[in-house]
Amino acid sequence: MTPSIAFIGVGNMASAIFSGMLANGYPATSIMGTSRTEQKRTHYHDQFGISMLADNRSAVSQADVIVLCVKPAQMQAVIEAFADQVRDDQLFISVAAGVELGSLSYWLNSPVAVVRCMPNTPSQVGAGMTGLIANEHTSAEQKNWVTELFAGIGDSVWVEDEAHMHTVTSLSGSAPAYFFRFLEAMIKDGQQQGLDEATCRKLASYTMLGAARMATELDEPIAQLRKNITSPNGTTEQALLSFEASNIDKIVADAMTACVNRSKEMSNDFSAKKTD
Ligand SMILES: NC(=O)C1=CN([C@@H]2O[C@H](COP(=O)(O)OP(=O)(O)OC[C@H]3O[C@@H](n4cnc5c(N)ncnc54)[C@H](O)[C@@H]3O)[C@@H](O)[C@H]2O)C=CC1
Ligand SMILES: O=C(O)[C@@H]1CCC=N1
Repeated sequence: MTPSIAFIGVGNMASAIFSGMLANGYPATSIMGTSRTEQKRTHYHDQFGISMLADNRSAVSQADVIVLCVKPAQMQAVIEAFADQVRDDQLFISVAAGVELGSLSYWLNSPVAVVRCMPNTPSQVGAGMTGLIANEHTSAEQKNWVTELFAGIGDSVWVEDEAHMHTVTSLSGSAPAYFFRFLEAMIKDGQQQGLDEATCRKLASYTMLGAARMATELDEPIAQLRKNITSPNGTTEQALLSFEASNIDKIVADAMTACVNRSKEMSNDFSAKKTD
């Protein structure tokens, strides 16, 4: 039987996950979401055909799997408001950045299966990449089910050490935004050179997609893929020399370090040990 899934706090990330699931054939009748505002409940129900509830407790009581999708700062209050009704056979999945398994388990106050994940919004188009780690109450069968769930909307990796979730956040959770920022800059420059925005977007976005497909599908070093485009004394070489002059490795490393540092700060700020 298809497990019934409740998304607590439907916004950008929850809708990216369940829209990917729906496109992959997960029945809308087995998906619930919650939102505090009537306007959002109507919007998501009308757009996706899923049940939208105002009451988190009601959603949790009806679900086999509960996906916690509120902001990290809201997680403690949201969990504690339904913790008394948690059943041992339920599976909880949190998408919140920085919120550790230990804190989630502590607030749930029950020996229940908890998976912490770091998804990304490309899940919406079936191209998500999700980092996963489970607590000790999660069975091999539950882990397999979670792997299948995320395989339906992209792919996933399990990490052994929870500290690696900070790195996952900087490599995939936050990273679609880096690539969008890069595209924005390319499109802007293309327009300044005289092409219209739609044409620039098509040229640059399909090129990013093609490069990403080569990086994921071909068994060649990324550096070799780059060299294959870079004719000596040609056009690409000049663009890459310009990146090197701006120290692209440092620009990227600084951004990823800033992302990781914020993730660590959030773990500290939103930990059960700190708040209790
Ligand atoms: N947006 C992204 O690309 C990613 C987000 N995440 C994580 O996903 C979580 C959600 O982020 P977004 O979807 O971007 O935020 P969002 O603000 O779009 O969605 C959160 C939703 O929760 C709702 N909400 C807040 N309190 C609630 C309550 N008591 N009951 C029911 N609903 C409530 C809000 O109204 C909002 O619609 C965060 O914890 C974030 O760290 C993780 C990976 C990527
Ligand atoms: O920016 C954030 O905090 C969330 C987590 C990863 C992507 N968005």
